[in-house]
Amino acid sequence: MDNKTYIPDDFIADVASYLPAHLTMDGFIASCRTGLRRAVRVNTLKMSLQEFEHQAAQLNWHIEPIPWCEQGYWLTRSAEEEANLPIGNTALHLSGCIYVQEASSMLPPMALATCLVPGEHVLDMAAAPGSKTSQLAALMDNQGVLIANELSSSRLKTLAATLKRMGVANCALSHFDGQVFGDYMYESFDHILLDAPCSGEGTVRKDPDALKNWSLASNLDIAEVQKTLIHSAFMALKPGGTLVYSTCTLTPVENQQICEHLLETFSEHVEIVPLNTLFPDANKAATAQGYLHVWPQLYDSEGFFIAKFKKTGSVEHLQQKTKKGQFPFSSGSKKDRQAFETSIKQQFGIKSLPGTLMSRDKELWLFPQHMETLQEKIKYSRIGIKVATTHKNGVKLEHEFATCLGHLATNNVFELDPAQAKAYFQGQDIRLDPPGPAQGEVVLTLCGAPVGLGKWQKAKIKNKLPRDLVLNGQLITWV
Ligand SMILES: C[S@@+](CC[C@H](N)C(=O)[O-])C[C@H]1O[C@@H](n2cnc3c(N)ncnc32)[C@H](O)[C@@H]1O
Repeated sequence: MDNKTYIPDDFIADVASYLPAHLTMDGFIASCRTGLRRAVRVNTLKMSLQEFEHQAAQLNWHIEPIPWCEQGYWLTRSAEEEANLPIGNTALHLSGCIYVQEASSMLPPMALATCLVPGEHVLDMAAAPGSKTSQLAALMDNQGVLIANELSSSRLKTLAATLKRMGVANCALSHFDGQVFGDYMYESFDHILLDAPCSGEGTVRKDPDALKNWSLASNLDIAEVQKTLIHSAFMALKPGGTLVYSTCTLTPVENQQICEHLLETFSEHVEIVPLNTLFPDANKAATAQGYLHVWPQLYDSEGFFIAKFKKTGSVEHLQQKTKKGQFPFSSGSKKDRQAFETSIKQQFGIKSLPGTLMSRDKELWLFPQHMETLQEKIKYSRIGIKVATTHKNGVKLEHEFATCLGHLATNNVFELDPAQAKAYFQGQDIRLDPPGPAQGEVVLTLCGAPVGLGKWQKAKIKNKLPRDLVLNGQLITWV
């Protein structure tokens, strides 16, 4: 029990006004003061659940499946052991095979999972740091198009880094206030996740200071932003499409009342999709309307709120806008494309790629399939993955080529042992004993998942990890 957790009296009084009758305030406060079980999500773009379970057993991790997410597991060690478990330093984490994600945060993508169909267009409107974007990409099996938007520039960088590590290839990133989507991308998406900026009342078990600046006035301010965002999201949704609205806060001001606002504004074109059967025990959190109001004591998790809606018909919109400015990509020169395709076929046996090659100056990018209808509607920070740079004498493959497409390689793949992996992530070359005859480039794997590129050089593999990804001295332990 942690008594350092700050829980202001005003907050408790507010919670008392909407705490469901079957829950007690004592139970709520006790739960807020109890640390969280750690949870991880297996990234099925890189590792199977069976392999993860095998690796977890080798590491002596005790794991328990999370009932609402097949890919999610709680780590059930003693509190002390868990606190010291350096997940960020594990091979499983560095290889992108797992992502540390709170269990209830896995719910919103799972609410969309049942309706995802290959080839669709999905928007994640408030995406950083990318927990749910990377979960959605895995649920989409890297197919279709996932637009991940984020307002904050620093958080956009974190989002980009997450997606690289997790091997996400079907994503385009944008950097806007989410309120523009309704105008610029009117009725363009099959599904939208709005994991809205919120007051974070549900995160107090992770962050004892989460309620330091709590006030009803600030809840009301944030609610105004949420109304604008949900309005924009609904306008950007295709008729027949689904919208999931979620927050990691508890107050109805930012949850049920935002949903009410949507239902009132678009009364003839929207219906609630009840979530009470999303997983076997979901009823415990279901509200009368069919939303999930996840109180921290219900499943021993963070607090969360999730609502799902269907757009039943088109909504007229007179203020659609179009983007001005040049689209900087073209299909580029046939010679460059062929040089790249020949290189990856000869070196790695890769004969076809899941996407469309596009060029910008000397850069070759792989756009997700079905990007065409969206690619010129807004300006993106990046689309798809940068796979190569072309030169007079050929092509230089990029790091992302390996992390996102390396699993397609049938030749020139080298599995790092723990010592070699440590050297690799610290930016060092990998010594080979005895020296090998191989030449050219090599996809390096860890836990069977591609983590980057190297270059065979007789007695070593030359390290090609980008400098900004080198872990200088941060890799203190290795589990
Ligand atoms: C709850 S967090 C998103 C967490 C994310 N979905 C995840 O699972 O990793 C909300 C995000 O919305 C961003 N944000 C705040 N205002 C925004 C706006 N007007 N438009 C778009 N994003 C916004 C914040 O910077 C923050 O990164």
